Formats: sequence, C-alpha cells, structure tokens
Amino acid sequence: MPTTPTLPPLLPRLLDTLAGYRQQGRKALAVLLDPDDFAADRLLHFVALTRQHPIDFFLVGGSLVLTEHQAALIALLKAEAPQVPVLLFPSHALHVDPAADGILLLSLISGRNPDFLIGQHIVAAPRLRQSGLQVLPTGYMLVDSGRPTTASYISGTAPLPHDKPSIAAATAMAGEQLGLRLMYLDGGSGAQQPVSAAMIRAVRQAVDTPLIVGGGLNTGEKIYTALAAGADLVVVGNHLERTPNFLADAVAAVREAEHGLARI
Ligand SMILES: CC(C)=CCC/C(C)=C/CC/C(C)=C/CC/C(C)=C/COP(=O)(O)OP(=O)(O)O
Ligand SMILES: O=P(O)(O)OC[C@@H](O)CO
Ligand SMILES: [Mg+2]
Repeated sequence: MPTTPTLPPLLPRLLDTLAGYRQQGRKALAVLLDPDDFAADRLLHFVALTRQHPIDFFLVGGSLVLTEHQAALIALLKAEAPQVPVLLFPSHALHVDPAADGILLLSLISGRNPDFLIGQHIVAAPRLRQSGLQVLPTGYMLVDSGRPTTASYISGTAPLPHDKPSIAAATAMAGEQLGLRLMYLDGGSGAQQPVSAAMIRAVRQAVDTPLIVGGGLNTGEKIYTALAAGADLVVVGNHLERTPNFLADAVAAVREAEHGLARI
C-alpha cells in the first residue's frame, strides 16, 4: 500500500526556539563559519573554545562554497559539538546540504534581483523538501555599511541606505506580511560599520518576528548595542575567524545584554 509522505511541520523546532527567545527576552549568539576558510586544526581549536564559552548556533555559509569543504565542515561540527544546531546560511541553491539541522531560507527583500527573491528558491525547493532540513523562511536585508560587500556584489543588489531606518522598517513589515518568519539585518560580511541601533529599533518595533543582526560586530560594545536595540540573535563571522579569543568577550556581551546590565 502506498504510504502518505509526511510533510515537514509548519513551525520547525528551531523557529520555535528563536520565537521563544524573543518571548523570554533571551539573547543568542551565532558564529558564522565560511566553508572556504576551512582548516580542520583551527576549527578544532575554535570548537574547544565554544565548550568554555557556549554559543547557540553555528551558521555555515559563504559566497562561493566548494561543496566538499562545506560537507567536511558540517561533519566536523556534528562530531565535535553535536549539541549546537548547525544552520545553513546559503548564497546559492547549490548550497543545500541535508547534514545540517536547518536552513535560513533567505529571500533578499532589500534588493530587486528576482533570482535572490524567488529564483534560487524554486531551484532549491525539491531538494529542500527531500533533505528533511528545518526550513526557516527569512527576510534578508542588506544594509549599506560604507563599502560594497561580498553579498551585495554577488547578489548584484543595492543595499538599504544606512541612515534610513523607516525604509528598513517598511521592508521588514512587507516581509512579515508576505509570511516570512525571521528578519535578518546584515551590514554584510566584514562591514566597516554595523547596522545602526536606530535601524534595529525601527525594525524591532515594526515586526513581531525574531530579529537577527550581523555584519561588522567586532567588539563587545557593538554586540551589546545591537542586542539592546532589539536584536534577538547576533551573528559574528570575520572577527572570530581572525581572533578566536574574541569569543569570551562576545559571549559576555550577550549575557550582559540579556540581563540588562549597563556596560562600563
Ligand atoms: C534559496 C537558496 C538555497 C539560496 C539563495 C539565498 C539568497 C537569496 C541569498 C541572498 C544573497 C547572498 C549572496 C547572501 C550571501 C550570504 C553569505 C553567505 C554571506 C557571507 O559572505 P562571505 O562569502 O563569507 O563573505 P567574505 O568571506 O567575503 O567576508
Ligand atoms: O563576518 P561578519 O562581519 O561578522 O558578518 C557576519 C554575517 O552577518 C555576514 O553575513
Ligand atoms: Mg567569509
């Protein structure tokens, strides 16, 4: 007798977890690892650090991504830190890998490039369905950070103006009305200046979804500011790649923001 295929749950567990953070005022930290900068010995050292200074998620992604690098990176994370969920942060339909736990299914709503709004998603959809990955539909907004970033260049889109919180708020509002469940404000990898507190506050007030903020968060102060302005989850990539010991400061800043302590 043919079996009825089981459809994935409407609200995946990871999305539930993030929505829960928002309701409980819990703040979270994700570390972005770029598969193309994969070096097993450095990674092992970094994962050991995360045992002393626990993080909430690993994000795995980059603008190019050679498949075997991504697979090796996920395998290492699953072997060494099985308790930390691994979320794909893809820039292309080719980057779907069922070995991760979930995927930030980004729709680049700050841009006007149909391929990154819906095109890549159509190509990825059957493989995503088959993969069993938890799908987290995410409104992805690139924000001008003073210079072109890899993501703005690769996507061929103009980022949101840095000093226009109201445009970011309306963009997020439209994304939420279209059914997106997370919002991600990103200054872009290696941003010169992070997304402003005013913009984070405006988006926070405009939507009810959990809010992710990343790009150029390279001091505890910047992390604290982003969280205090309303981010639920901050993402740190480049600075931790270069300076793994920054993890202690990053985790401390997240805990301070969570407890509403004033920074000295
Ligand atoms: C539907 C699927 C599966 C994919 C499409 C996903 C979309 C729409 C992506 C939005 C646009 C985009 C190109 C995002 C890039 C996100 C990313 C992985 C940034 C990290 O950039 P790096 O390549 O690490 O930058 P650097 O290494 O140069 O600092
Ligand atoms: O590498 P950084 O600048 O920390 O940025 C992380 C992430 O938000 C990039 O998309
Ligand atoms: Mg990178």
